[in-house]
Amino acid sequence: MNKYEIALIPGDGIGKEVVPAAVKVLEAAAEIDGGFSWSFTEFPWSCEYYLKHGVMMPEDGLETLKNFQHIFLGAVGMPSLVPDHVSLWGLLIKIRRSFEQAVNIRPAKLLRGLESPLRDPKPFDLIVVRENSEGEYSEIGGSIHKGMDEVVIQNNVFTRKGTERAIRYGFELAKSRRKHVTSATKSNGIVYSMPFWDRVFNEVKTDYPDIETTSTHIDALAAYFVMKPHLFDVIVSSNLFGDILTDLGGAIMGSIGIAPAANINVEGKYPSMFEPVHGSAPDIAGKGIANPIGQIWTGKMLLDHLGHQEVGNLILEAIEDTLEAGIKTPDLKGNATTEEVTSAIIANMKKRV
Ligand SMILES: NC(=O)C1=CN([C@@H]2O[C@H](COP(=O)(O)OP(=O)(O)OC[C@H]3O[C@@H](n4cnc5c(N)ncnc54)[C@H](O)[C@@H]3O)[C@@H](O)[C@H]2O)C=CC1
Ligand SMILES: CC(=O)C(=O)O
Ligand SMILES: [K+]
Ligand SMILES: [Mn+2]
Repeated sequence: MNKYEIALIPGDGIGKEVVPAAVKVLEAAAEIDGGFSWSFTEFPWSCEYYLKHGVMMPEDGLETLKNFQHIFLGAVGMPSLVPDHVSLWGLLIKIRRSFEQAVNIRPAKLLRGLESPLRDPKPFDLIVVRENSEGEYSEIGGSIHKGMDEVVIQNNVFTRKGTERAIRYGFELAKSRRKHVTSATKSNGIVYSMPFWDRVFNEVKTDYPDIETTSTHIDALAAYFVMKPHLFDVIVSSNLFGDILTDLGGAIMGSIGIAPAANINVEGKYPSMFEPVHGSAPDIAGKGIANPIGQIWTGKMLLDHLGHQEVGNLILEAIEDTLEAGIKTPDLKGNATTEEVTSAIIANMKKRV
């Protein structure tokens, strides 16, 4: 029987509430499936850890994580304690980069039992493949002078390797879906990186004659996400464009609290990291009302990645059953707690088997 060694990093804020909730669901999934088990090891790396130790994770933190099959993370960031660029670059982004988690896979679909804020949307089911290792998120740049003479430069970095890897991943994914890839571009305003992105996209697409393609500027694409999201299948994007687009993907489903994500090490050389789209939500942390569905659906993505699609699909069905029964947290205009939603999802999984 397979035993999966998973590192848990709840992180900050609601991460500490939704990770334990999702772990309960993953344990229930293993029990129902009967063909595998989990071994979870929790790490307290977070902004509170930083206040005590001056670092977000110990010096050998990455060495420690390397021994695990995958990482299940909540969210990082508590700006009242630690500046966001320090906390995120000291933990979340450090793991993504060091473990070459080159793409971030972020689905959005209209769920049964959930009212989208869009009026009368056609059913949509899309996946954003976000480049996850470079782009607009870079540490290249600097500043000179002070006061009115202050000058700040932040460089974007687009490598052929990173760009092609993300775009190709999107095409491969589209093969097993509805065979359409949209490229998120902005080559009308950004004169070097985005024309380069377009060029690589056009080169890669010649390897996939059966896949239809569209190239759309990110501003129009954002509007289309609201007006006609059903038109999209796979969208490939740079790091920042994908970041923004996937909060919007969560929003059109009903809440960013339900949007799942997976940071994938494509070669399988390092652990991949599964963490929802949302952040640590300091505004609702500690109240027991965080929506656990984003983290739980992220758990389904972990199961899919491990080859357990059947029980993964059971989780999504149980999520939809729970929504249909009206058991929802306040972000979905309900009055259930994190705990109540989690228990209902587990009960609905058991009901279906
Ligand atoms: N991957 C990560 O670890 C991310 C970390 N962050 C960090 O999180 C902190 C807060 O960032 P924000 O910009 O406020 O984004 P956020 O995603 O934490 O929250 C935005 C809004 O969505 C709500 N929300 C988010 N997740 C929810 C859930 N599961 N259930 C119910 N409501 C939910 C929040 O209450 C808030 O009103 C910052 O430190 C930020 O840097 C932000 C995004 C991603
Ligand atoms: C940092 C952040 O917002 C994200 O990776 O989605
Ligand atoms: K997250
Ligand atoms: Mn984000």
